[in-house]
Amino acid sequence: MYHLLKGFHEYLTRKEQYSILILGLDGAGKTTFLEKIKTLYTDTPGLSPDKIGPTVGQNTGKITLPSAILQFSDLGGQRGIRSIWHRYYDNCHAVAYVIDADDRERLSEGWEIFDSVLSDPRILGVPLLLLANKQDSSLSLSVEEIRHDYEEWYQRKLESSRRRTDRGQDTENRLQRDRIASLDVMGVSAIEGTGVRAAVDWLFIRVQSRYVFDPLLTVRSTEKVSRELHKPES
Ligand SMILES: Nc1nc2c(ncn2[C@@H]2O[C@H](COP(=O)(O)OP(=O)(O)OP(=O)(O)O)[C@@H](O)[C@H]2O)c(=O)[nH]1
Ligand SMILES: [Mg+2]
Repeated sequence: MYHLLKGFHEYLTRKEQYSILILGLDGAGKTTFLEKIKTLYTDTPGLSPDKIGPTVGQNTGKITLPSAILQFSDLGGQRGIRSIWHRYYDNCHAVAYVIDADDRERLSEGWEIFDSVLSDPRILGVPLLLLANKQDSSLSLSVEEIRHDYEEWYQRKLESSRRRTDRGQDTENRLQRDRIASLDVMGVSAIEGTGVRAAVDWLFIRVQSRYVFDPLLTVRSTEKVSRELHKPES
């Protein structure tokens, strides 16, 4: 009887675990963002910015909220490391894509990579948040400017590929356009922590509402994610 009650209690108080990928170009501020999350949500403060170097591989961090656990994976953004990102796509529950709003020179490069993430079939149905980081810098583009810059970049891409567009691509473009139209962009300063809680709230609310009614999907994905995260890198 004790075991039965214990099992029932555990079932009732069990927290779902969701896996969230933090992606973006090298230098965008992904690790700084993750370390700030650790500082804000755990008893062990994250690394201070002066202790953070370029990520070779991935960093992880787990936070426990009243009704869920969020497991973050910050993947290195350098060109050579981006080729492993796709390994995590199958099993993630949400993506936060970090853009350096202070680095105008690399915005197009950032959009190209963002576009390839956003249009991956495995990511199309997954909550995706665009973070315009480094808002503490006076030269940073605002959230509106970042959104506008991406939309302009996307229009240019569409125009240049128009001649090659067939029916299949047309459907794909429509899906992508719908996604862009409903894309959420938030401004953050990973260094100062501004907007970080709002971004975590967004991710939590979206994963809860997307997966809570499909516990089978959540459990299956979470197990796979856990296996993937602990798999040695080849
Ligand atoms: N001003 C400012 N600088 C930031 C902010 N976030 C990160 N940085 C700086 O940007 C640089 C890169 O930060 P990282 O967090 O290492 O960037 P990353 O995206 O993890 O880079 P990779 O690991 O190479 O993919 C560092 O010098 C940070 O201090 C921010 O909010 N404001
Ligand atoms: Mg990093």
